[in-house]
Amino acid sequence: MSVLDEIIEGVRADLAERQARTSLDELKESAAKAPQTKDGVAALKGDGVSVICEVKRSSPSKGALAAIADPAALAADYESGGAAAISVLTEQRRFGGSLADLAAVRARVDVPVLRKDFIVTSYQLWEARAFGADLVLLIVAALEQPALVSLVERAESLGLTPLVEVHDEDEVTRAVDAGARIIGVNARNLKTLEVDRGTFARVAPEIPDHIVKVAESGVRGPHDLIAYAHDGADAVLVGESLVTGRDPRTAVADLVAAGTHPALRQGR
Ligand SMILES: O=C(O)c1ccccc1NCC(=O)[C@H](O)[C@H](O)COP(=O)(O)O
Repeated sequence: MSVLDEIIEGVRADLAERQARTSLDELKESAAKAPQTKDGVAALKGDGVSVICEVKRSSPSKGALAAIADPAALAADYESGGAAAISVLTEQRRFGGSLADLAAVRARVDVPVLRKDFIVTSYQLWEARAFGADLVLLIVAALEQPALVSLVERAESLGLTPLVEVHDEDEVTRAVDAGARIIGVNARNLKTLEVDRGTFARVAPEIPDHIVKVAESGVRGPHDLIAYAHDGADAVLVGESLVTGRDPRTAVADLVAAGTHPALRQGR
């Protein structure tokens, strides 16, 4: 069984427990009271390279990364450093996240918030909406094509913008066919967990111009953002280097400065 399959097995077990506690109708009532969602595409399609900053306590590849007692405070630091959006890992078993983290971050920041999880059913989209997400991650490798199409449509109908994650050219075709408006190319191979920053350069040319391109994983600092920018990234998604660094606000500000530098913008 691949790492991704193992993660999803755990996700489905946790999901079954939540579904036993909270009916879909109850979730829909909560979602109806949630504020209007923010425009994820507009937030990421700025003049320079936008920075999505992740609240990430642990990961299958590295184990424990950071305790993060107050995810909302971390998100506020990210926002004051210039983050265009905040990614909140809500998967519990491998990443130490929760829907409570998502709600806490939503309540603290004004920028769009991404629910980063392993979404396999529309129930999780209703959860995302009820707990304040604006964007949701949909991983092509985790979904058969009819399920991907249906989740993209359902997300959009709930006002959520899907960030559709791919790893190769065939998955780009599937994401485009499913109607993705934002495609993330993840440099982390979800079978081996190895990070290959060259993945974006190989895969991004297959993504049509009108779709927002996000380079996910492996950003250690401004030099990696600049490399991704030269390969056509509209945004980068950064987790580990921010949560393990000493000063997340300054680290984000440095990334944002690199991503909006006039020399970089001229070269794109
Ligand atoms: O981070 C992992 O080990 C991982 C393993 C299996 C599936 C997903 C995983 N990470 C999710 C992500 O995509 C990253 O958290 C995100 O792109 C940020 O990456 P990084 O800056 O390298 O932490």
